[in-house]
Order: sequence, then structure tokens, then C-alpha cells
Amino acid sequence: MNGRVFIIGLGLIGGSLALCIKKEHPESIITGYDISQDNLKLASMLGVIDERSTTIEEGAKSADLIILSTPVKETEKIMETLSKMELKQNVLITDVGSTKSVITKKSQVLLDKGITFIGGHPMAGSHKSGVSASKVILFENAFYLLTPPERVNDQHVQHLLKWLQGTNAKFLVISPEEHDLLAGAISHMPHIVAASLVHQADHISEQHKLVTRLAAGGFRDITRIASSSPSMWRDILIHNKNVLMELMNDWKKEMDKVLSFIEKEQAEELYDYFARAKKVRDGLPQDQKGAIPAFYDLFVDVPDYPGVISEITGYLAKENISITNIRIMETREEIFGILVISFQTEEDRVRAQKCIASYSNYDTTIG
Ligand SMILES: NC(=O)C1=CN([C@@H]2O[C@H](COP(=O)(O)OP(=O)(O)OC[C@H]3O[C@@H](n4cnc5c(N)ncnc54)[C@H](O)[C@@H]3O)[C@@H](O)[C@H]2O)C=CC1
Ligand SMILES: O=C(O)C(=O)Cc1ccc(O)cc1
Repeated sequence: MNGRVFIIGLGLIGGSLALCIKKEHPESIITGYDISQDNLKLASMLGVIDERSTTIEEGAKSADLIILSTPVKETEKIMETLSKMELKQNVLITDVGSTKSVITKKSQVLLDKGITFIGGHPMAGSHKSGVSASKVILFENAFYLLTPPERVNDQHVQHLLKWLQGTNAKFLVISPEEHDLLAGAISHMPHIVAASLVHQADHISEQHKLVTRLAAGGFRDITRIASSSPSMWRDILIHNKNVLMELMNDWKKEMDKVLSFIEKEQAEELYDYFARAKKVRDGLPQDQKGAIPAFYDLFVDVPDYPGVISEITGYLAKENISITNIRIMETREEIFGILVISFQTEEDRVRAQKCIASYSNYDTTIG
């Protein structure tokens, strides 16, 4: 498609969308704006955007599509600013925020001026932030939820879908309220719980230094999302306050129930509690991306000798398989280690498993 795309907020999500749009629509012109001059320069140097804009007004006035990819509270303010500007008559505005009710309510200021706004949430990302973490494949096969206000007709939604086709995401249209409930349960709550587990271990470490060393393996993995941007999550929780107040109260009741089973040593109830959770969890789709990115980790049993990492990465390089991370988990000190290699896609992990099996006798497992 031909046209001018203006991206406000050139971080992980804004940068990745810029790459997707450029790939699919090479003739479009992508202009970027960021409150941080350094980010703006970096986005330009990395080739993520074609042009830099020094103000919102400058980039917005000639844009056919405006993407708001800032933290959600900033998005609200920018919507207000845009509603007071002279924009192209057919401009389409969308956002990428992790919450949708407050943003959709705010979009009334734009709709009142005859400007089309369609809320969006690409449910993929990472605990990393910033334009340097942007990737063209970030949204591949991920759910991308759209929450068009009732007044917006389907023609505009189809138009936005064309612009966003290069994400290769799976688009779904839902209401902002349903979005916030679902995102609250499967994304916002896990971030709160992960942070709380880290706080608990940290308090314990004041008396028991060993906890930090023991937390290195599985604990570190299941609390990965506690390394996400604190300011981003602060804003998300405040935006989704009403939903989270309900979900957190339910969660407290759930914890009280488990606590009571433990106190009363109700073995059968505890068994059922875990058995039911296992059944539900085992039934979750394995081959799909959800709201929190999965780890495509491959565990390789390796002898602990110098050069073993380069040996294995050498096999992968021969078959052009890219890795995103590599580390050794030393569970059986000085005898064997487990090499954990992370891949960007499930397909790469499957190829890597076959590749390592064809060049060596090392055992590999998927976590
Ligand atoms: N990080 C993730 O995995 C996901 C994030 N989101 C949502 O995407 C949005 C952006 O998140 P990220 O790209 O991860 O954050 P980020 O921190 O990587 O990027 C945000 C960018 O916005 C800029 N910014 C902040 N205030 C601004 C303002 N007033 N005007 C212009 N630029 C401003 C920052 O300088 C930064 O470059 C957030 O609303 C978040 O809720 C949605 C899906 C996934
Ligand atoms: O990996 C992580 O930290 C994530 O949970 C990514 C993420 C962050 C925010 C979203 O709205 C959706 C996905």
C-alpha cells in the first residue's frame, strides 16, 4: 500500500511494527517520533524508520495511518493532542496498548472530530524494551486483538488489517471490556504474581543468602516476566484497575483456600487442586503463541569440557539455524552440564534438535 505511516513511540512494539509495515508495503513512507531524541536517532540509524519528525504535529498532519505505540497513559494524552490537530480527512489511528477500555473511551475525542480510531493489542512481545530489540518476526502467528468502537465501520477495520498484514499475526475483533478481562487474567495477573514471588524470595534472602543461588534455575525462568519495564506495568495496572481489583480478590480467595487445605492437612483436596490444574494446563494449545511469549528452549546434555559450546553452535551454524540465547545450567557440577539454547521459533527448535542428533550423540529434550 502507498501512503504515509506515522509511528509515535519507537520502542520494541513501534519499531517492530515499522519493520513489518515496511516489509509488506515497501512503497510506504514511515515517519517516526519519540519523546527521546536518542531513541529517535537510534531508530533512524537502525533503518527502522524512513524519516524523523521533531514534533507530533509535523508527522501527524500528512499521515494516512498513525500508530500510537507509547505507554498506555501517554497514549491517552497523545489522543487528546491529536484530537486538536488538523489531520488528513481519511486518517486512520490505532494503538498497541496492553489495555483497551480506557483507551477506547478516550477515543471518543477523536470520533467526535470524525477521525477513525481502532484500538489494537498485538499479544506478543518480550520483557525487553527499546527499538534495538525490534524484530520483523515479533508478531508472527501471535494473536493481535482489535477493539473497534461501535461507531467504526468494518471497511476501516479491513483497511487497518491491510496495513498490518506484514505482522503475519492472527487478528481477532473483540470488545474492549472482554479484552481487559482476558488480558487481566492471562497477562496482567501473571506479571503481578511473578513480581510478588521475586519480592518474597528477596525478603527471605536477607536472612538466608543461599536462596539467591538456589533461585538460579527454574525460579529464574518462571519469574522472567518480572524483568519487564516497571513504568510500562505501572501504567497497565492502573488502567486495568477495575478488572484487576476483581481478579486479585479472587486470587486472594484462591490462596486462602489452598492455605486452609495445607493448614488442615487436607491431602485429598490438595491432590485434587493440583490434578485439576494439571488437566487444564495440559490441555492448553502447545503450538500457538499466547500473550506471554513462550520460550523455545532446547536442553542438551553435554560433558563439561572446554569447547563444547562452540562445537554445538558450529553444528547449528552449518545448517543456518539462528539462536537467541545460550547458557549452561550446571546441575551436576563438574561432570555434566545442561546446555540451554533458545530459539526464536518452534520450527528452529525442531530443526536444531534434528541437527544435533545428526552430528552428535548428545541427548536433547524440550522443556
Ligand atoms: N513490551 C511488550 O511486550 C508489549 C507492549 N505492548 C504495549 O505497547 C506499548 C509500547 O510498549 P514497548 O514498545 O514495549 O515500550 P518501549 O519502552 O520499548 O517503547 C516505548 C517508547 O515510547 C516512547 N515514549 C514514551 N512516552 C512518549 C511520548 N509521550 N511521546 C512519544 N514517545 C514516547 C519511549 O521513549 C519509548 O521509546 C505499551 O503501551 C505497551 O503496553 C503491547 C504488547 C506487548
Ligand atoms: O514477555 C513478556 O514479558 C510479556 O509478557 C510480553 C507482553 C507484554 C505486554 C503485553 O501486553 C503482551 C505481551
